[in-house]
Amino acid sequence: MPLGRRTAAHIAEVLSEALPYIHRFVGKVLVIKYGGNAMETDELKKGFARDIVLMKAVGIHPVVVHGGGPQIGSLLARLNIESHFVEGMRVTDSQTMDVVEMVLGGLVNKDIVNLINHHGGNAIGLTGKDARLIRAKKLTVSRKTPEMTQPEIIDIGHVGEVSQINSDLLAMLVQSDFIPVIAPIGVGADGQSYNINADLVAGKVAEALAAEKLLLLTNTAGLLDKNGQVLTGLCTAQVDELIADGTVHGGMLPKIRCALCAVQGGVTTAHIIDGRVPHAVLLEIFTDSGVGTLIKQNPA
Ligand SMILES: Nc1ncnc2c1ncn2[C@@H]1O[C@H](COP(=O)(O)OP(=O)(O)O)[C@@H](O)[C@H]1O
Ligand SMILES: CC(=O)N[C@@H](CCC(=O)OP(=O)(O)O)C(=O)O
Repeated sequence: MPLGRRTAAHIAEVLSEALPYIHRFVGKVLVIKYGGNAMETDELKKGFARDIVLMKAVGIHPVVVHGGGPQIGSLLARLNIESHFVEGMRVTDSQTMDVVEMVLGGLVNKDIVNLINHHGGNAIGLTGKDARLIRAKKLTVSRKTPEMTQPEIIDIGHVGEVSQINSDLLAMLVQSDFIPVIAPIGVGADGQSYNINADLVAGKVAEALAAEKLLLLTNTAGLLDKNGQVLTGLCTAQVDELIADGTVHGGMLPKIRCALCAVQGGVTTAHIIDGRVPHAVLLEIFTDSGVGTLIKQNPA
């Protein structure tokens, strides 16, 4: 349907205001981690898909890494399998791994791909097994409480950490105008599947692509201090303190750790933003103040 005069004039006005912000990011890669908690409603998912399509249309290169923790949890519950977490990571036995792979690689990945394509994008869904995009190895988790003299090693099953990202494949897709949508399933040297926290995958993808920004969409207004206030800006040195004093715990732990690694690994800035806010991604990149928590390398 052709646009009316008023709509066309409005679009021209908005675009000319947005141009300085768009120019800043044209040709740059932005890695967006879309957490399962930010997929709660169809409206939010639709808004997210439209933002991604718009970014690509103006010459920015979005790469999406998605989670789906709540979606995995609800299928496990329907199958009467309990969920357990250690340091924000799901304890994953063989049976749970099957469910994780089905939900992330099947339902959630294809839902996001379909939505982006429905809104005019050219998304392609991948798990870490496709072209061995995410090579992984078993993650070792150690935990130490003040009462313990030695840290204890905890086996959490088929949970992995990233050993290598196939950045050539991603670069090729990005340059060919595809929007990669990545499910955080890794593949081991022996072909074994690994369940990897989506934040960790997003951080490694951002590093491998030397992304301009890593945006982590979640269900809080950002990283909160002990009084529940958003910490708007943090440098890497402050993050260790917040972990040590317990301000950061649970699902925020892998998020902040991966943001830290990403900026130390060359990503310009990482942002923890509120995915429950409509068009959170555009608000972050197209406004001066941004939203949520910004993490950058320590000042020189
Ligand atoms: N300091 C903190 N600031 C904000 N959230 C925190 C903090 N510490 C722990 N959290 C918890 O981390 C959760 C976000 O992690 P998670 O549930 O894994 O989200 P996602 O699905 O988006 O990855 C928040 O909902 C909150 O319960
Ligand atoms: C090892 C581990 O915890 N894997 C996560 C993978 C999904 C994820 O990270 O989803 P969110 O981003 O929505 O939390 C899980 O099984 O829940």
